Amino acid sequence: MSNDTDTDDAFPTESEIDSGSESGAETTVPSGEELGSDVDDEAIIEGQEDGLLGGLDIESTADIEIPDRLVDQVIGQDHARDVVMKAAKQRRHVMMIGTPGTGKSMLAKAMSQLLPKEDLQDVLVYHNPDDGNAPKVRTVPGGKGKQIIEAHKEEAQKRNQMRQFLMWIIIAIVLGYSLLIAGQVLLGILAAGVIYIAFKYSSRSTDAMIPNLLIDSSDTQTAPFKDATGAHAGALLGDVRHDPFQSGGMETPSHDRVESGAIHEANKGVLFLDEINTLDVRSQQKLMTAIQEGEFSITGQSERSSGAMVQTEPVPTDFVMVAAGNLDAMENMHPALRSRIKGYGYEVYMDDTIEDEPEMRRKYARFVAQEVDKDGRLPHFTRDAIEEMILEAQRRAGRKGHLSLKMRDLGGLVRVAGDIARAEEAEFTTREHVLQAKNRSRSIEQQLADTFIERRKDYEMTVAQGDVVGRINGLAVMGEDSGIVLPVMAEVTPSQGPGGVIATGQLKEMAEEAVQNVSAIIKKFSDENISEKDIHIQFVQTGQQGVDGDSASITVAAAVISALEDVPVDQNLAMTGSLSVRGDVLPVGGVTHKIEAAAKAGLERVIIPAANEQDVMIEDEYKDQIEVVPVSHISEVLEVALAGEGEKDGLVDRLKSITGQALDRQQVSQQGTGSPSPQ
Ligand SMILES: Nc1ncnc2c1ncn2[C@@H]1O[C@H](COP(=O)(O)OP(=O)(O)OP(=O)(O)O)[C@@H](O)[C@H]1O
Repeated sequence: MSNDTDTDDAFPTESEIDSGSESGAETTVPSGEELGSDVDDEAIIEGQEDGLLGGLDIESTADIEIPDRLVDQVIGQDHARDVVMKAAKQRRHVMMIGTPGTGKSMLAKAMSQLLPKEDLQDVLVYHNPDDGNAPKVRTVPGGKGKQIIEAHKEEAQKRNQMRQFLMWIIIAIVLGYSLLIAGQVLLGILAAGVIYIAFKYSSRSTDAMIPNLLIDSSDTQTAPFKDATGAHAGALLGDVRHDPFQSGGMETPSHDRVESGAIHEANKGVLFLDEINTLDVRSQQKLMTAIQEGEFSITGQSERSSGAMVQTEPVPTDFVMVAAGNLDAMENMHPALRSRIKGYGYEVYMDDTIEDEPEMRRKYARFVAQEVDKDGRLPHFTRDAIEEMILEAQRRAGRKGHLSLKMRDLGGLVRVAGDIARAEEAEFTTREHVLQAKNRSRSIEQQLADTFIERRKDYEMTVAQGDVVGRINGLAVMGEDSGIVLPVMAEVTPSQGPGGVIATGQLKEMAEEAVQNVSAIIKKFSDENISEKDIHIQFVQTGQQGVDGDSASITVAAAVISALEDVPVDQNLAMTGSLSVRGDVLPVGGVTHKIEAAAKAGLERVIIPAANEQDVMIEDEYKDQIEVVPVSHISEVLEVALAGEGEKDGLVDRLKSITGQALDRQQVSQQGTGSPSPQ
C-alpha cells in the first residue's frame, strides 16, 4: 500500500503515556477548564443555591443553554471525561467499564469530536492489472478521493466518447459498403450489430478502471465515530461481495466488490465496541492485528464465496478504540487485547452516582433540557417538572446525598413525561406529567413484583397474622428497582444422621454462604448439641427469582433462633440485613425498595442495618405507613422481632454475652461499605 500522508505511530512507549507525552501523535484539544463549562453564573439566584435547582433562575428548560460539544454535555463522570480528553490528545485506547446508560458511548462519541478533522484520509481501491484478485489500495488526504474519482470518470467518459465516435464511423463505412457497393443489406446490418456489441463490451473495461472510493470523508464534520457493537465479522473487518458471474466478461471486477469494515471506517477516528466479550475470538484476534499494524487487508468473509479469493493490499486502520462493557466483559475478553489496552491506553470505571451539590443539580436541569432538545418534539419542562426529575435522580441513587448517574433511564423518564404532555397538547411538561410518567414507565420487575404481591394477598401467603414461631418476613430485590417480601421459615428436628443446616428454595451461591455464616452463631448460641439436630431453612415461594445475596442472613438467624428456642416472632414486621459471624448487622443494597415492598404488603415495621439508615429515600406515601427500625447487632434484631416478653429478654441477654459487645455504628458501616450485598 502506498500512503500519501504520514501515519502517526499508534503505539508509543509506555513512558510516553506516563509522561502525558508530547509525541507526534498528540493532537490539539481544548483544556480541561474550557471543557468544564458550568451553567452560566448569571443564571443563578443568589441565596437559593440550596434549592432543588441549585438556585437556577429559569422558568423552564427553554431558558437553559445547551453546550455545542458533546463532551460539555456529559453529566458527572469527571474521571472518565478527563481520561477521554487525555486519550484523545495522546491517541490512546480506552476501556470503560460500568453500568449501562451512564454515558460510555456518549463519551466515545465526544472523543471523536476532539480528534482533529485535518488528519482524515480517503481510501481508494484500484484494479490490479497483474492480479485481478489483489486490488491495490491508495490513501489520500480527506476529500481528495472524490476528486480523483471524478477525474477518472471524466477521463473514462472522454475515452468512451472517442470510441463511440470511432464506432459510428466504422458502422457507417460498413453499412455504406454493404448497401451501396456489395448490395448485401442483411449482412451489413449484422456486421454493424457485431461492431456495436464489440465496442460496448470493450467500453466496460474502461469503466472497470475507475477506482472504488472505499472511504470518503469529504462530507464529515468531525473525525469518524463507528459503533461496531454486535457487528458480525464482515461489518467489523470488511468483506468482498460474491460475484455470481465470476468470469466471461460479465463479472464485476474485484476492486469494485470490496466493502469496508468498521475498523477501516473508523480510521483516524474512534471505534466503539460495547460488550466486547461477545465478539468471537477470531474477530478479537483480527481486531488486535488491526490495532497493532494500523492497517488490515480486506478479504471475503464467507469461505464459499468468490470474494474469499480476493485480498486487497492493507487498508489503514489507525483508530482509537473505546471498548466498553460491564465487569463480566472485562473478564471474558481476549487477554492479549485487554493487555494491549492496559499497556498502551487507559482503563476507567464509570460512576453510578454523584454527590448531590448545587452545581450538579444545575447540570441535571441542563440534562433535562438536553434530552428535550435531542428529542425535538417534547414540550419544555417547567421548573417544578425539573425539580421532580432531580428528586427522582436522588431517589434512584439509593444513597443519601447522591444523584443517580443512570442517565439513559432518566432520559427515558423525560421522554415518557414529555410524550404524556404532548398527547394532552400541553404547552409545557409539568410535575404532574413526570409523576404520571413514573407510574407508566414501570420496569418489568416492578410490574412482576406487584403481580406477586397481589397474588400472595389472595392466598394470604405473604402476611401471616399475630406471632408465629420460626417464620420471618424477609425482603429481597427483584431486578434493580423493586422490592419483594419473601418469608423465611425454620424448623429444628432431631437428626437421623449427622445433623446440619438444610436449606431449600432455590438458594444461590451467596445466600448459601450466608446460611453457613449464620450457623456459626447458631452453634454457639444453642445449649443443646446442635450436631444432633437438623435445622431446616426454607425460603418460601422464591419462585423464578431465587434468593441471591446475603441480605437474608439476619432473617435466617432470627428464624432459626426462634425455632430452636420456641419463641414466636411478630409477623407484622419484615427485616433485611447481612450478618457477620460475630453477630454484627452489616449494610445491604436496595433498602429503599425493600422498605417500600414491606409497606405495600401492609407490614407496620421494618428492620434495616443502621449503616443503611442514610440510604433510605422512601416515597412520601409510604412514610406514615411503616416504621423503620435501624439495628447494628443481632441481639437488637431479636429485641425488636421476638414476641413474648420474658423469654425474649433472656434470649437477648444470652446472645449479647456469647457474641460479645456490638460494634459501634461507625465500625459497622466501615465494615460493610464498599460492597453492600445486592439484595
Ligand atoms: N453522563 C451522562 N451525561 C449526560 N447524558 C447522558 C449521560 N449518560 C447517558 N446519557 C444519556 O443517555 C443516553 C445513553 O447513554 P450511553 O449510550 O452513552 O450509555 P452507555 O453507558 O454507552 O450504555 P450501554 O453500555 O448500554 O451502551 C445518551 O445518549 C445520553 O442522552
